[in-house]
Amino acid sequence: MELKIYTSKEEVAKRFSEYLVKITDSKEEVHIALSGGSTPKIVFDMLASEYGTDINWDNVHFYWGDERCVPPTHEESNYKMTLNHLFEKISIPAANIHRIQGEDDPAQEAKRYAQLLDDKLPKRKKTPQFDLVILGMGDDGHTASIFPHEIELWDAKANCAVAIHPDSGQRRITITGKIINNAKEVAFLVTGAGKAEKVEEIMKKEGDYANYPATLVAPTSGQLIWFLDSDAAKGLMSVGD
Ligand SMILES: O=C(O)C(O)[C@@H](O)[C@H](O)[C@H](O)COP(=O)(O)O
Repeated sequence: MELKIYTSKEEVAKRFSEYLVKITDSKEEVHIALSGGSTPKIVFDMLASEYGTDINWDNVHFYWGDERCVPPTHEESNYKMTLNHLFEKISIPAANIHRIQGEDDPAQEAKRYAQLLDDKLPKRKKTPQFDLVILGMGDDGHTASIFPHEIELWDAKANCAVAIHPDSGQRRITITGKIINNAKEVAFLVTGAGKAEKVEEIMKKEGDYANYPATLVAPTSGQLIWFLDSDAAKGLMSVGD
């Protein structure tokens, strides 16, 4: 596991964009799972401008690690956020965009998307393997849409599951632990003081860390990088002491 700590959210987004450009370099086809959240939004803006100019978008396939069960035109749709901040501004084949259909029946869509991952992605140990899974972490330690109250979804046998947001009751579709931990690279984008407590507990293995889905992210044969800003990392001064 690698920890990268930068001075601001913008700096995190810049460095992560550079890292993503490297991943998309020198490969025929690259399969990336996107996340919702505030830092990815800045990353998409950067990739839509100067940071993305060297990317051959024909080779890049985008998927989502999670989606809210809303239509693609809804303000809360992760697809819509990416459409508005990235896809509308670059030239990428429509066939490279594999969205979760949040408008459909959640259980059926979770099945359809699980099958789509099986069909489209290369396999490692018979399980679909992303080149990169981008994750955020909520203030409660959730990641993708696996929340602490449903942490058992992490170990689901299926590639995807239907989750429920603990406060709003909104349904979500999420990829599960077997897909996340099978990726070649997993990158957390975590910024802001609201994340500091959970980041500290997870890194130091303290408090309630075992009950946070983000703790379970540990790619079996891949690499894990946490991109943090100094606000999110403020409790880590003593890590390694
Ligand atoms: O669609 C979503 O809600 C997510 O994919 C979710 O897991 C998100 O990444 C975190 O809640 C962090 O979000 P922020 O970066 O906005 O704090």
